[in-house]
Amino acid sequence: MPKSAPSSAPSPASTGTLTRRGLMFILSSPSGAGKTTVSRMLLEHDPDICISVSCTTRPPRPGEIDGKDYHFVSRAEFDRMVADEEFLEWAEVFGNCYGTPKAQVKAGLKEGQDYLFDIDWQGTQQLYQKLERDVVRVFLLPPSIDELRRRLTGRGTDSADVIAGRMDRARSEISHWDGYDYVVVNDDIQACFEKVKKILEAERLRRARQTGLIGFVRELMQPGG
Ligand SMILES: Nc1ncnc2c1ncn2[C@@H]1O[C@H](COP(=O)(O)OP(=O)(O)OP(=O)(O)O)[C@@H](O)[C@H]1O
Ligand SMILES: Nc1nc2c(ncn2[C@@H]2O[C@H](COP(=O)(O)O)[C@@H](O)[C@H]2O)c(=O)[nH]1
Repeated sequence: MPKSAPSSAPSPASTGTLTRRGLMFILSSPSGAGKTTVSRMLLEHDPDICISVSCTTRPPRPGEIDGKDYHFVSRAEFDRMVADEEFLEWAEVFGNCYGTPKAQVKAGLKEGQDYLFDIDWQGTQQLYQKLERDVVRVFLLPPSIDELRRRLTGRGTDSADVIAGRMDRARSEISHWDGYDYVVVNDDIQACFEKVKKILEAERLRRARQTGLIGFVRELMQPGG
């Protein structure tokens, strides 16, 4: 029969005590493979993770909302933020600049907030170098190059030139797949989402993250407790 917890040690879950730092859950892929789609599904189904909203100099696509999808900023404003070290990481992608604002994420992690990042491999490397222990890196692959082209075209948000540029970059982006902890092929969207969700759930339970449980475990181990 399993031993129950001593009555003097209420479980951290039941008391709502913080049991770990937040984690940084990164989704990367070649453009069009489906990170935004999977991110939206995660955010919809998991109230305990929130998105890190990036700054970008790219113009908004139809339907994109400033402050929700991105903070759309001018090049001059982006350069100022770089100079003032306001980014945790930043990179130039497809001729535009993208960056992760530092302030909100750093404070939230301390309070146990998990963050989702839809960023490229350059940003992933920078976050890993700075905050290795908090980072979980997931790379999505398309089922084929033809399907990637179909998805970019079918999305209907980019001109033929932009799509051609993104297709040109796809192979070199895929070559960075070995810089990730997990790799998931996004063939069926629901199956892909379920796999990504399981990765997040398992990573939350890593012993090394659950430093807040140390006191609880010590109490459980007290003789005669
Ligand atoms: N498994 C899937 N099967 C079919 N279509 C998909 C699948 N996943 C995503 N899509 C579609 O493919 C298109 C591209 O997806 P999405 O915008 O999520 O890609 P992305 O990786 O975020 O691209 P980008 O890096 O350019 O922002 C969208 O129209 C989306 O609905
Ligand atoms: N290094 C970073 N890359 C980012 C960030 N925000 C988005 N991205 C990546 O840029 C490309 C293009 O995005 P799109 O929205 O213009 O299609 C894609 O790979 C994103 O993941 C960021 O803050 N830093």
